[in-house]
Amino acid sequence: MKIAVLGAGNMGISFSRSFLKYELIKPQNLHLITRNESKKSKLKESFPDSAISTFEEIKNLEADLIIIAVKPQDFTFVAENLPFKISEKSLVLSIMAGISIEKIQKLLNHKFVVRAMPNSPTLLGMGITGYTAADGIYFSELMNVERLLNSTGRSVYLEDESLLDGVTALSGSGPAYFYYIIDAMIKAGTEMGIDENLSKLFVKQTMLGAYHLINNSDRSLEELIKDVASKGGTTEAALKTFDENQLKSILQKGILAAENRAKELNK
Ligand SMILES: NC(=O)C1=CN([C@@H]2O[C@H](COP(=O)(O)OP(=O)(O)OC[C@H]3O[C@@H](n4cnc5c(N)ncnc54)[C@H](OP(=O)(O)O)[C@@H]3O)[C@@H](O)[C@H]2O)C=CC1
Ligand SMILES: O=C(O)[C@@H]1CCC=N1
Repeated sequence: MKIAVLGAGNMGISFSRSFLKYELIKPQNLHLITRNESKKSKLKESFPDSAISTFEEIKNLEADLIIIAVKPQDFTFVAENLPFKISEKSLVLSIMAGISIEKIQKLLNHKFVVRAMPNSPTLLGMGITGYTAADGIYFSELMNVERLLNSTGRSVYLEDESLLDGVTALSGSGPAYFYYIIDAMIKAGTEMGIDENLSKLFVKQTMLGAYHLINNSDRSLEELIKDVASKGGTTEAALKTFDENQLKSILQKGILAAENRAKELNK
């Protein structure tokens, strides 16, 4: 299988690394496409045996799978200025936020499109990707795509494409929310006089331990919270302040704003 990655940025590179790491493709069968000539030498260092080109350089693209990993805002330019023809037999896999299968099909004039939403822990093979596909794609082809996605973590097929905007808001953007909360906790630590490095250690280990407790306990989140929050104690004081300031509802609003932005990106 030959794979071309159109947009060798963070995600394009993460995906490429995972495919090579699990030997799902040979380096010679990977083609990375970048926008700037200046990025080529750095890419060549990381992918010495793969083809590296700029967008304009390509005349002919031989690829069974073309991964579209440019920003959604760059997609119209890419589609309107495509310097090569997409073979009828190729499959297109888009990881762009928001852009619908219908829009991709129309702009690329190509039927066989799979739309996926991964997240940044793909870099470690610990991502999660929601995906869906246009009609007419063979099951075996879809399973090939799923095998590739699974090299970056877990994947979940969704029948209903409209849910992908929610997946984008939840798990696509999700790592950033997590870092945001961790950052707030670390800063609270330093405000209380704890050295930043120690504050980071306390917070990161707390998140790790708490994550494993969620995963290894049959207690609900509410029960797990109750286990920590002693009556009249410190946790209760924190939770009371969160509730009074509607933190949960603010977080939920933010996530819905992300979903809404995904929909706007398709306009
Ligand atoms: N970051 C994330 O956590 C996630 C991102 N996504 C989606 O993945 C996609 C890529 O995101 P991300 O990797 O973060 O973004 P990056 O900006 O890191 O990568 C996009 C790459 O596309 C390149 N590019 C732009 N135009 C062209 C072109 N005409 N030809 C070739 N390459 C081009 C950019 O080049 P240049 O460097 O010159 O700008 C850049 O390297 C987005 O659509 C995003 O919605 C999905 C899930 C998670
Ligand atoms: O913020 C974004 O638009 C992309 C999609 C999900 C994560 N990053």
